[in-house]
Amino acid sequence: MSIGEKWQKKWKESKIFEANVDSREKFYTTVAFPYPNSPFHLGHGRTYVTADIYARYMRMKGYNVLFPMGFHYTGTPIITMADDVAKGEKEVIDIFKNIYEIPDQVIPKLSDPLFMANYFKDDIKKAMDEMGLSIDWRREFTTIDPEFSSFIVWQFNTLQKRGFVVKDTHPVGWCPVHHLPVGMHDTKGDMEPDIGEYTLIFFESKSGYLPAATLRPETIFGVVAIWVNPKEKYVIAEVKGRKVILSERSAFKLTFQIDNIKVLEKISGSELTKITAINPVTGDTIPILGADFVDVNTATGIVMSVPAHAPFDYFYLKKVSSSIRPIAVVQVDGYNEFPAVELVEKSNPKNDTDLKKLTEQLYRIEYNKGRMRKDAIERSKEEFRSELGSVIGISVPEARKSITDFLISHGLGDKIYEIMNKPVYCRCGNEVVVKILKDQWFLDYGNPEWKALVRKLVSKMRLVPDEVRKDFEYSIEWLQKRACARTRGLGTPLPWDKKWIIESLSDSTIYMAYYTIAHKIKAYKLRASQMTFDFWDYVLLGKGDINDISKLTGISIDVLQQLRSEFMYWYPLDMRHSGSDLIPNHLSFFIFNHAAIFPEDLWPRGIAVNGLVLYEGKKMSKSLRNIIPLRKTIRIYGPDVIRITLSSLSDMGSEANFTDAAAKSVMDSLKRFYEIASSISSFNGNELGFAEKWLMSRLNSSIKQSISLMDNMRFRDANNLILFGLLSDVNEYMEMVKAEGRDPNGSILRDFVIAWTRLLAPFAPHIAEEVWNALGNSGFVSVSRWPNYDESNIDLKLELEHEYHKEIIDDIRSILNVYKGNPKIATIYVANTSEHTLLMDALKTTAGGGTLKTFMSSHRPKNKEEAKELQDIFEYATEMSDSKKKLLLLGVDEEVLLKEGLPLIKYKTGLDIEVQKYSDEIMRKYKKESFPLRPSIVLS
Ligand SMILES: Nc1ncnc2c1ncn2[C@@H]1O[C@H](COP(=O)(O)OP(=O)(O)OP(=O)(O)O)[C@@H](O)[C@H]1O
Repeated sequence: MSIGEKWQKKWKESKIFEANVDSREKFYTTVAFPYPNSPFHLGHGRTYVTADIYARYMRMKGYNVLFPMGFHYTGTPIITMADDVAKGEKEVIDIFKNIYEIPDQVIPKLSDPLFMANYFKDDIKKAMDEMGLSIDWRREFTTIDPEFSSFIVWQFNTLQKRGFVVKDTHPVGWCPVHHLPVGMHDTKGDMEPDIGEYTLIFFESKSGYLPAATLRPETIFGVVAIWVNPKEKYVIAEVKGRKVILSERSAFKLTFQIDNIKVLEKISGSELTKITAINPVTGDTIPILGADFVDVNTATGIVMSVPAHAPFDYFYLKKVSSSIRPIAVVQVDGYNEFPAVELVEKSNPKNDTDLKKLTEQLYRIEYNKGRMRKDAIERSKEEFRSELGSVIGISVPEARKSITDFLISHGLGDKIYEIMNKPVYCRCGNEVVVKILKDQWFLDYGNPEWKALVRKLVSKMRLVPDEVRKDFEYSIEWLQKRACARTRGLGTPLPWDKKWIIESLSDSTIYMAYYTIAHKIKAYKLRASQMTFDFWDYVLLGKGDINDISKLTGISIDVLQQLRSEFMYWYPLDMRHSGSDLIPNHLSFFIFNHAAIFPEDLWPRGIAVNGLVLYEGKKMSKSLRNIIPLRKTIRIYGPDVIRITLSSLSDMGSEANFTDAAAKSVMDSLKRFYEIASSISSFNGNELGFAEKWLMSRLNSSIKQSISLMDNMRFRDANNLILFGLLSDVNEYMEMVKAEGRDPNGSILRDFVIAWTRLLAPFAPHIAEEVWNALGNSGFVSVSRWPNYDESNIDLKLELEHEYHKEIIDDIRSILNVYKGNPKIATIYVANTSEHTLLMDALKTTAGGGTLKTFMSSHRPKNKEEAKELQDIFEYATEMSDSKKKLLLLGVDEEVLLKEGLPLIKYKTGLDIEVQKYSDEIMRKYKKESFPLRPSIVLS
């Protein structure tokens, strides 16, 4: 049995991670529960390990820590993956077989969604155990358990009562094949479909109306042509009683937004270029031109050409026609009448990417600074002139609104929705479109009363790292109505309209409350039918009469009271962990729903967000199929190496790539830790010299630093300090005592290793338990206390002195590198006291903002040599390291200091060392200067 398995078994047997209510202060932490539609990959590993390290740390700080786990079965991700297996999709089957190494005989069974969910739930659970997560498994549940469903029914009834669930008609991202709303979690690569509006303007032609789609309807006065793609297919269709021309793709997509679109005939893009169109506002007759840049998959596939204000239009128009003149519409200070022409001529774009950048630039400038020109408005038809007169001179945003209203009210325009960040693909592989969902159930995240509560909640929350606060604030403002039910998938039916199933991101927002009593529900064998609305109202909100509820549910008063006090002990949740992908959806919904349902004193206190693990530049993701399986890497490196590597890849908030090189370096360091710990009994020294005092100082100052790093979840820095830093200190100590020709002090090293083991325990709990036990400690290090530091053992001066010795060693080594010959002796010439006084003075001058001139004028050099000497010492003062400055200020006798370090310097350089006073003669002989703490060194 490996060390990992051994300790995982012992933890389980001793139930140390089963958290029960007691008199200690509690710390309640959770991570987003997983969708078991694939095994875990390294990306998941990072997020769950991050949560576990903090849970373990808080446990060692003395908190009663609860870290539970459940499994998310709801919705479509499981069904979609099972469908892929059923269809025999090669890529999915290859990954399951060859990357996750799922046995051949299991794969066909994965086409059954429930089999898949249960199979991967067990696999993920194993991964969590193999990783050493300190989970209280008694509370495990899945979101299709009837008991959990009763809780969701209560949640939705409560939300509805508060007016936060509404029936409405609203645009949503939509899978056109499976006919389901698609949110970020249902897409490949987790892209939230961003729904925006295009204005359509109807240009008349002999074949029907051409609905040009634009984001800038105010430029209608400057349209000189219509663009279509000559290589693509268009159709003439009847839409809302009007004959219109659309790209074939658009005609399909718009069926999800507009009822009764009838395709009458097909027409090619090149055919269209043979006819002309009429601008409905100006009455101008304009050509229809062909251009490959027209994307028939965006809006209607028909685009108006405004060369004065659109870089694309000017650039491509130049290629096809030299006679068409731009028409100015918007005036911008600092630009001539045709800003797009000016920008294109100046920047000389090479391709569409360059043009896109120019478009964005001009769009922003005109939006912020542009005003509508009088001459442009006067180009409108006589009948519209007086009505449109009001837009003369107004800003672009104001004009955009007025003109859109004008077009729609006169039947000259309309609006359609489009996915602005397209292409977004559903996990089934189809491109997501916009659907106007009628009479659907929505969670009204746009409700102003609800948003106000949420703002308050977020303002009180601890967010780690703090930079994510702006992301939450943005997401909370941006969220509007969100479809919360589907007709397909696993989950809980909507209580008042049972044909709908509550979807996965709506039934996973307050389930942290369920964990607090999940184990008791099982222990008392409570049935879903007993867990009525009143039951949940009492347990979670303290409402109702306990006697009545007991009678109605058949649950004893004692059990009801227990459940209520369990909940009240653990709630509010102290920390919620997740990868950053869940900020705009799950984590925001978690905040919204807590704000809606619970009183302020039960609102969650914190969210910790870690950066994603990437693979070849993209989020490692089941949906992108770019994964490294977690369990496999644990088998290769062992759990502790993986835990440390994942938590020290980068700072908490940054994205990271896993590399074998990083894992190997962690493995080497852990091995060395283990070797040192295993050899403690062989160290028989008992001297308490400079080296021992230095080692204890390093340990105590590292413990001191570790506390603030761990409190702030700066795990990368903590690892650098605890694993790599302390390892290098102990190696250094071994060399120091070896240099003195003596044995390491066994008792000091034992104390050091015991404290070190505690510090390592949250990161490498398995090896830490092994060492803890081998050193004869009782109990588990996992539930021991975080080490205390003793301020009186921290000797800054001693640490700085050792730094100084190391610098001298480095200096001698650099001279040795270039020295020709075979030197035996290094003579170190220490600066004399007059230099010391001068240096202190120079330091004072620089600290007070003085310059070389100030310094010179206060010392008045008598000759050139003296002036040179003053200048050198001043320069040295300006470039001196902080640690040397501190050492100087603490007051040292450099000669004594050097003599203390002689054994180490000799040992590390292999030379005899002599220490002498510096003199002018040395200067003359070797042309070398000595400054305090920077002696000159001569090899011979
Ligand atoms: N590449 C990643 N890096 C870090 N954390 C991740 C990564 N992928 C998923 N997670 C985290 O794992 C937790 C559970 O995720 P979930 O089961 O919803 O997987 P998922 O996001 O659907 O996975 P995938 O994106 O691979 O399909 C979430 O907190 C999520 O942020």
